[in-house]
Amino acid sequence: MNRVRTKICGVTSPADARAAAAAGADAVGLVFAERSTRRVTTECAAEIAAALPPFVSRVALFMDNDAREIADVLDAVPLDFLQFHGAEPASFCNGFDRPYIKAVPMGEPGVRLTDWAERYPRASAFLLDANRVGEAGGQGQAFDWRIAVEAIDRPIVIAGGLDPDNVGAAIARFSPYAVDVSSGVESAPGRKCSERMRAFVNAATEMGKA
Ligand SMILES: O=C(O)c1ccccc1NCC(=O)[C@H](O)[C@H](O)COP(=O)(O)O
Repeated sequence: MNRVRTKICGVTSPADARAAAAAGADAVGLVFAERSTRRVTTECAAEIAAALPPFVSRVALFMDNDAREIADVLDAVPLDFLQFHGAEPASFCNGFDRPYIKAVPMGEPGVRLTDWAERYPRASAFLLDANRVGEAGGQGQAFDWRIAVEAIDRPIVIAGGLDPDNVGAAIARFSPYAVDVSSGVESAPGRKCSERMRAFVNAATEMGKA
């Protein structure tokens, strides 16, 4: 099995970003979704981006934000990837000259990953999350892992309710390219815990080696 990448999402301070990088995370997610408890301002996001060392990807997460706001964020913050969690069509996601990840709401019945791959031909990866359409992610809830996930031609990222104790089982079940966590490595809402991040990355990396 190849090394499984890790993304720590919902980072809200430069200190937590540095701790995520020190824990070995491959990517850090900055939430710009409205009404999220983890939402960062553009200024804060720029400070977080500046705090990260080279080769740790900076991912900005949006959920039906308007195009002007996304363009303003991109002008101010050096970002490697966008992540779209709402009902954004492919034409919208394609409009920012950045590679993007599309979140797939696995809380919906009858999700067919091949349909998503067809609808978003330029998505770099698909992030399978626990929410239903229109619901925010980052709730610490897993989707039903018994759902059949079809093979597609792009990487998949597993998210939703992961933590240091269950991430190995998620990797064994889905053989994903990467795993994504937010609530499961927090000490309080929006505050990441260094020990839990380290335990999460270690568990994912160990499992990926098996
Ligand atoms: O984290 C949020 O507040 C959020 C708000 C709106 C849309 C998406 C959001 N987070 C999405 C993520 O990428 C989370 O990392 C993912 O849903 C997993 O979260 P968790 O179950 O808490 O580990």
